[in-house]
Amino acid sequence: MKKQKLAILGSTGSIGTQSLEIIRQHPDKFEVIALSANSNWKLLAEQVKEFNPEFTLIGDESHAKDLEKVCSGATLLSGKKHLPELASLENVDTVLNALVGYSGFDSTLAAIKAGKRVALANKESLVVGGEIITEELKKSNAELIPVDSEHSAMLQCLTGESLDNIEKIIITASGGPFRTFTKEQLQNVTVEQALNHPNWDMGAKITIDSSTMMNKGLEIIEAHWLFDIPVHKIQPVIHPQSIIHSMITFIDGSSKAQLGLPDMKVPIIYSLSYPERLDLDTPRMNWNEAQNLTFEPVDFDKFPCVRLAMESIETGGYAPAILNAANEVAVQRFLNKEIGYIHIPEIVEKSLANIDWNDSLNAETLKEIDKETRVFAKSIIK
Ligand SMILES: NC(=O)C1=CN([C@@H]2O[C@H](COP(=O)(O)OP(=O)(O)OC[C@H]3O[C@@H](n4cnc5c(N)ncnc54)[C@H](OP(=O)(O)O)[C@@H]3O)[C@@H](O)[C@H]2O)C=CC1
Ligand SMILES: CC(=O)[C@@H](O)[C@H](O)COP(=O)(O)O
Ligand SMILES: [Mn+2]
Repeated sequence: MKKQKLAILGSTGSIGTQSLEIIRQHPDKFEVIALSANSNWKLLAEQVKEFNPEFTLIGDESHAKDLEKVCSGATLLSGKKHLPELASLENVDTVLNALVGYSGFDSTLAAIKAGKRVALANKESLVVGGEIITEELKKSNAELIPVDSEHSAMLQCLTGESLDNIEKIIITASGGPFRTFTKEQLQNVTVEQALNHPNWDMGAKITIDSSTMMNKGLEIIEAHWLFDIPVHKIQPVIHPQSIIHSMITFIDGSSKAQLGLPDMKVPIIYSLSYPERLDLDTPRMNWNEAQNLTFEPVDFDKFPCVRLAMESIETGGYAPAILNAANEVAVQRFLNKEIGYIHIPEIVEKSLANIDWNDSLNAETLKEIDKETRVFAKSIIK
């Protein structure tokens, strides 16, 4: 594999730091050209000292001064508005987008327009602007490779296959910390309980999304755009052990699955090495001691976020962007302890019912609908 020059957006987060662990294992295969963080300037400064990138970006401008010394001789950008510049640097081959939420969309679009390989962890990019991104991909030489574990599993199952031969995608879901809770028990769950994912150690936003199962809804939309598959052909299934990361059933009745321990380093390295593979020093499954692999149907009544997400893609237009913005606001309000857990789907549902938008879909109007939805989602359920 030719040495790749990387821009890592969100290098201080869960995906960002795991990516840097992979790069430490393969200094001959990867060179870090750019790193970015939002406010964690101390960790960013350590990363800059270790990886010596040509470009460093800190979103929170009040910390630019703190980073100046450590970046001397290299370029320091201050403010989130510069993220798309980082995503389209001429001497970068691959942009790993590990930003969280809608904040990642502009960078995904910029990287695609600049013809990069985009290793996409930021699923919200495809949720809000899947149509725009797909159109841009057709016009450029860019590649969009998923980092998300389920979509990496799908890609691994589909490599060497024709998309026309897919009968169904089975997307697995852990069920989160509240899989066995009743609807009544869900009324009183705390932030601490919701942040305690049974299998994965991830950033706060996605961990809450996993607990409401909105994460699975977002991932169904993500799979729809990545593999050009109608939503009714994507079946979510609960698999509490998170060993099977997803499956494809083909038109002849055969199914392929991708399995492994719940470890994001595996899909991250695959997104960087695809279609090749690189060795990775990380724990392996012990199949002699493998636990039972079990499956259950999704309870759409208990976890309405999955249904809301699937319906939003059927509605089309701005509906997935409204769903996403309302969910981001609701999750943050829950984390701030301003609302109860069960208010998260309520805020999403009310936003989808109340916000109407007829303008044509483009990156600018997407910004406006995102803004309007956030104002509404913050104003309800006090
Ligand atoms: N974590 C995981 O295992 C998985 C994550 N994903 C997806 O990957 C993405 C990243 O998730 P994760 O790593 O968990 O998230 P984290 O919250 O751990 O990290 C987010 C990163 O983005 C930066 N950031 C946060 N907000 C902004 C903003 N508004 N503008 C610019 N930078 C920002 C953070 O900087 P700072 O540290 O300074 O705040 C941090 O570097 C998400 O879309 C998630 O859904 C998908 C599959 C698995
Ligand atoms: C690791 C990863 O890809 C997460 O998106 C994971 O899927 C979360 O688990 P559940 O949403 O299945 O609980
Ligand atoms: Mn996932």
